[in-house]
Amino acid sequence: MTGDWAVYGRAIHAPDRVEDLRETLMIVGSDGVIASVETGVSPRDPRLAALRDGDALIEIAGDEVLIPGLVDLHVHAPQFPQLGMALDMPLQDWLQHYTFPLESRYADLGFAEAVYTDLVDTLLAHGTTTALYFATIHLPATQRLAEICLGKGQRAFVGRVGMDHPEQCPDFYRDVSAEVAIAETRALIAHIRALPGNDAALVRPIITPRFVPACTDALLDGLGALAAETGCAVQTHCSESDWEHAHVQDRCGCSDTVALDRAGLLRRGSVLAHANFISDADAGLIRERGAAVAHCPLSNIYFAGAVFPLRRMQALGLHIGLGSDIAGGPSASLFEAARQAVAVSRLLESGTDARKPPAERGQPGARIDAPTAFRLATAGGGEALDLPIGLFRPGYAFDALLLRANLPDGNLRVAANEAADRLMEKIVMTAGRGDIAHVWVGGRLVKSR
Ligand SMILES: Nc1nc2[nH]cnc2c(=O)[nH]1
Repeated sequence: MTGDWAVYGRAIHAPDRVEDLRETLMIVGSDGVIASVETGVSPRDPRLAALRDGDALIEIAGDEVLIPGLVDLHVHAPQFPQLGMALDMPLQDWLQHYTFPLESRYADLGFAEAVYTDLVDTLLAHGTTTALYFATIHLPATQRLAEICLGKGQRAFVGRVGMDHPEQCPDFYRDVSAEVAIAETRALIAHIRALPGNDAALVRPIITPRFVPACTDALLDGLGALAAETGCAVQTHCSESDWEHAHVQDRCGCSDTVALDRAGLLRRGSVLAHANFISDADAGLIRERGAAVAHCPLSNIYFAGAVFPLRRMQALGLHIGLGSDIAGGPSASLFEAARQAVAVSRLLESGTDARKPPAERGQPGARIDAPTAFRLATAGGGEALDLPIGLFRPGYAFDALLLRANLPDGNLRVAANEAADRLMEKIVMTAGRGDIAHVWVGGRLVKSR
């Protein structure tokens, strides 16, 4: 559709509580931005007939509901081929024996092209309208990932991974020097910003030191300076596991958070993956800098050895969204991450050792409910990135999913006129790829069943 167009019907979203937008007329401008949102519009409203006549109206049927697109704050694009593999290993062994050998193969542009094309298609089909990608140390393959996202219409932040530390990175997969890593990151920023068709910055570069253990101080400092110079967002891992957290304490004499801050890497728009072991003081620093956490409940089950204290960190005022952490997390679906965020919060609250009395077993008040998880997967991601996405509001991008319930090959079962709270619970607890009929990013239809 060219020019303004509209959707009409039922939508739900979660600004801070569930908002049921019934009989909603949402006008979308030719720039893909929501121009207006009006609820309670009668089906007989003459504007609908006019839009219908102009072939500019999408009508949401009784079994359908519109929700904001999902924002995945943490994806390792090159790890897609090993989804579900070797998750019984400790993080450091998984990296050395599986992940680094796989990532080193992206020197082959043909291999990169095939995997990245499949991944971006798959994530869009799962409703991920925005993704933050770690790529590899290979500049051409990373540039190609950005081009694929742009071509397919996915909102994305794409980062060339920096990793130059000789003690943590193998000879076959390591930056030759901090200088080369910084120069190639600079080249990626220029390349993505100049991509034809990227004037609206649908795809953005992101500065990506892998994690403190993999980077020399020179690389961390250099990338921090580059972030200040270019205004780019930053992504990295932070205090993920016992091993990783202790390693940084040993090497730097401080937490990951403080080490990242000293290098200038903790800024508004910085996204710290995991952050399971951050202290309240770390949280205070993250909040002060306006940085965010990508909560990755699935991979934390396997690698962290602990549950991220989400409620506590929300109370401390952090921006928090969700990450699939492909392939530490073995699912491409952010609905799955949302479900697991609820599930692990329940385990944290109840505790897990049946031999302890209930009062000593867990952490009271740690649970989150389904609407909170929905919010993390949508508006929380937008907040973390400081982008107007994740809500149906004027001025926000029309990044949206049309869910169609009660399909024979779908999971979502919805009664006629289901109450909004119940509907949102069902979406978080059961929805998946098979329930997604259409996906829009910035007003462009990018996937249909
Ligand atoms: N989960 C996870 N943690 C990391 N820490 C450093 N690299 C990685 C990675 O690829 N995955």
